[in-house]
Amino acid sequence: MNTLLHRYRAQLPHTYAGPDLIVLQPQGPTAPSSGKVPRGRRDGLPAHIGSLAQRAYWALLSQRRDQSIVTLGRSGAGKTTCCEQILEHLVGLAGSVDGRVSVEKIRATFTVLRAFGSVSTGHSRGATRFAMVMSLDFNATGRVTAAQLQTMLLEKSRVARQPEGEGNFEVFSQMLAGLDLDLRTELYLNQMADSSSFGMGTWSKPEDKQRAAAAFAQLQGAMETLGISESEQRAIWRVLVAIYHLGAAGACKVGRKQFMRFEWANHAAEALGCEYEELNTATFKHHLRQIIEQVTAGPSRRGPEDEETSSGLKMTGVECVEGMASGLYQEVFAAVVSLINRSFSSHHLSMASIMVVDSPGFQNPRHQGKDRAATFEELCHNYAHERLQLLFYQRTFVSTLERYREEGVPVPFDLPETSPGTTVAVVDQSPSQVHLPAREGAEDTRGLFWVLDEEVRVEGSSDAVVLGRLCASFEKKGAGAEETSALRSCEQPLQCEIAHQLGHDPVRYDLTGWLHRAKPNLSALDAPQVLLQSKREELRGLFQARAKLSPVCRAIAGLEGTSQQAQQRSCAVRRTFASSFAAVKRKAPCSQIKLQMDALISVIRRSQLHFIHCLVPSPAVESRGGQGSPTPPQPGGDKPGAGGSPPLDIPALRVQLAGSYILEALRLHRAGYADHMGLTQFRRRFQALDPLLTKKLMSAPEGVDERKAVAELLQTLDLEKRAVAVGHSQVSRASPHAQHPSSLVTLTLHPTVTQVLP
Ligand SMILES: Nc1ncnc2c1ncn2[C@@H]1O[C@H](COP(=O)(O)OP(=O)(O)OP(=O)(O)O)[C@@H](O)[C@H]1O
Repeated sequence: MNTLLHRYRAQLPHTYAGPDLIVLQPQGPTAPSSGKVPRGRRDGLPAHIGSLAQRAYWALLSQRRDQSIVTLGRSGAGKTTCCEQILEHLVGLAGSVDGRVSVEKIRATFTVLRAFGSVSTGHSRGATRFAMVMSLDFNATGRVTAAQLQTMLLEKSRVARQPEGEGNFEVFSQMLAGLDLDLRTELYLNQMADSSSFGMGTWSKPEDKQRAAAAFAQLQGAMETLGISESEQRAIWRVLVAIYHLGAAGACKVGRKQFMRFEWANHAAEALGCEYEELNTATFKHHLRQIIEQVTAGPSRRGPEDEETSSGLKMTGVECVEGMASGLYQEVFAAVVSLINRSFSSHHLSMASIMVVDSPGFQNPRHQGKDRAATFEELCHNYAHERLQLLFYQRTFVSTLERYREEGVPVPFDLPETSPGTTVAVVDQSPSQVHLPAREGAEDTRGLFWVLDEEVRVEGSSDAVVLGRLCASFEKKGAGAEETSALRSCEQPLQCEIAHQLGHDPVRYDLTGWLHRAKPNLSALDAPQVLLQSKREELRGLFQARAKLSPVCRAIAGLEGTSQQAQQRSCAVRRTFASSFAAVKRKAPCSQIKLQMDALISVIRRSQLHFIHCLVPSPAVESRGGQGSPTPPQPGGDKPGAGGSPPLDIPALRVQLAGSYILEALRLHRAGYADHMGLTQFRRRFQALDPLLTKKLMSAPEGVDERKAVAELLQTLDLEKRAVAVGHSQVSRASPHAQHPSSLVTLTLHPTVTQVLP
């Protein structure tokens, strides 16, 4: 089978704690997308994914500790598919207490999330544009009691603006193709706008429209499965249609800030159940609201940030309309997440949870053979991905080596020198942080987000100033600096390259217009109010629950939940935002991106982490789902694989392996001690195997010397000669891989993939 880089063993004991998974996205005849089920499993779940899910499940039961499964990899590598498979497998395996969480509902959730949260790009037809944590709560008997979905980092600006050749959120084309006649007539959709500035409602071929309509029927079915009523669905379609009409209404580019086509703006207002004037005010006349707020607050309560918002950050009419559209979409997305959570919530007591994390993959236009520079949104996705990679680095190397050092267990392994932290710092380093690898002698070492949030408030500042400050902080100059610098300015004006993936996959960014992106969009902030004041009850009802939410947490959806576990997760998120209140108060949108990532990590930080590295095997896979042209064949690329599957792109695989530190992780796993357990826990668990020791300990009047007892126990069990180390407080067992290279090794490599390994 040529589909796996690393095949995991179902036959291993469940206590085995191997290294993380590498998944090479299957392709060709065995791929699920071809409609056939891969060999070996009836449910189509690859054996290694099932094995990892089971390992997490058994660890949860045996240690009563939260577990997290985090997927990493390039966009289009199969992370979302993997997450869905894991969740379905876990629910199928464990069963649910009262059927509140079922495999059908998990499938329905992913159908809904794909519609509302994914777009067509050069990488994939369904590239995810938000990050999510889906948690399954389990009770002490190992059954699922409830589930909770939390989402963040939604690329909401996509509603109004898409990079060339990429699409809007799938749900728009699905709805415009499939909405029933009555609602179409009621919402003025019978006559589609000649030109929609948001690029919605265009299909290149009639088959595309048919496919979109079929997908809409599927989406409605999925919503029904999740218990979303018809009236709730209609409320959702109303907001989406209003966004469509806003796109058609547009804004005047010169003169007064107002809608360009009054008629379409009126349609939008009707869909939302408000007066045209209300929508007009919320979209363009923020100063009126500010004046009212300032008058009611009184002069003493006016802070400097109020002055900032009223003076420096002037918005154009187009930005106002785009902001209103994206604000409405953020709300509707959050409402959908709430409805999903309602369907999964329960009051049953839970013991621990398994959290599955998916985020947009790493993206580089070069992967699609495109010559363009990457956008601000792509930078945000790459940043989020690298934060998760940093977590992998810290857990796999830093914490493990630290534990060995504390325990006095010798392991011949040096901490890898470069870490994803270097490029993460370029983006988010705060002035108060310990200065990471900034340029020597540089005084101002703020990351991009901080620089943008500061410069946006400076009259007359520009993108060039932002780039200049960034280069002054992070660009290394001089001999050999090219290879080690995390940031490099490019020849093209306003462009720079960030050395992502430990320098193996640098991405060129174009900073043109980034300062504008960093402006807090006041229309977007007013969008929730428009929904809450709607005359239509179904709309008010849908958005009422979020009215209580503080504005700072609005970007995160899914903070509701009745179970104790759900409340703890929501608390972790709220705490993160509360701790950085200053940045939030200044309405700094860029710092909020960092905060959202902090929130995600705070939810999973205390759990036991399992990582899955998904790899894109060939350029053909990258172009398969999307519209981008395939990467030209590269030297060293392999011949077509068995079964007519596309050839493996060996150089690209090398880059992905090197950029994820996966080989170093395997080396540490082999050299070190994979399992560890406290001395007392070990003695209690295994002392029954040594009756003499048990007797001795029972008759010992003074307390037990745990270290001595474990040493004796190991001697009796004849384990000492094997790779077992007793530290100060723990006993550690080496990976079976290291002990028995011949019997337990199940590292199965495709013959061509072995060339990747040194
Ligand atoms: N195991 C698989 N076999 C075949 N095709 C797959 C497999 N996994 C995913 N795909 C297909 O590859 C495409 C991308 O998958 P998916 O959306 O899961 O990738 P992703 O890594 O989540 O991408 P992104 O980061 O852009 O969201 C989809 O069209 C999906 O159907």
